[in-house]
Amino acid sequence: MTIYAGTLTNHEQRHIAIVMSRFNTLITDALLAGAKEALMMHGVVETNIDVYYVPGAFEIPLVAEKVALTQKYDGIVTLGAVIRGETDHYDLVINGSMSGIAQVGLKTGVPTVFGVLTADSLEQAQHRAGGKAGNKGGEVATALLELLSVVDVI
Ligand SMILES: Nc1c(NC[C@H](O)[C@H](O)[C@H](O)CO)[nH]c(=O)[nH]c1=O
Ligand SMILES: CC(=O)[C@@H](O)COP(=O)(O)O
Repeated sequence: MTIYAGTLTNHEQRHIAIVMSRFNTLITDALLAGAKEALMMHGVVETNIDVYYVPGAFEIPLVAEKVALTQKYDGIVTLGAVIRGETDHYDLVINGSMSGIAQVGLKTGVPTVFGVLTADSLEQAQHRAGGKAGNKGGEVATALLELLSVVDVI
């Protein structure tokens, strides 16, 4: 039996795109900082990280797909923050965003990770954007690097 596991080494040559939404920008800016910090901690060079801003999480898939099709990037980190309101708008935004982001990776073959927070309150989102529950931006960026090193050997 051979086991293929992702590693967090040898990522110095990677080109990474981050597609992030500005909606709830206090939160998404913190996710971005966490993602960049994690990428650079594992060797990715800052000048090889490009950030594409979109208005809201619903727009992430369209831009992520276009970015993937440029074939300039090894992988894509998506970042956003959807916070529950009074209506079912929350579910519609998150469902569209999540399924669209999943399709980008599957359709283009460019590894794409899902870093869109879903929270019941601003406070819950803050906890996950550099607060007591960590920084999900950093976590998904790290997951991308691990994923890339598995994809490399297939
Ligand atoms: N309510 C949130 C949104 N809504 C905006 C949509 O994502 C979209 O930009 C609009 O419907 C135009 O197509 N976006 C978030 O990222 N977070 C939210 O909490
Ligand atoms: C994503 C949302 O739920 C939100 O911003 C919309 O709020 P509401 O449902 O109160 O209109």
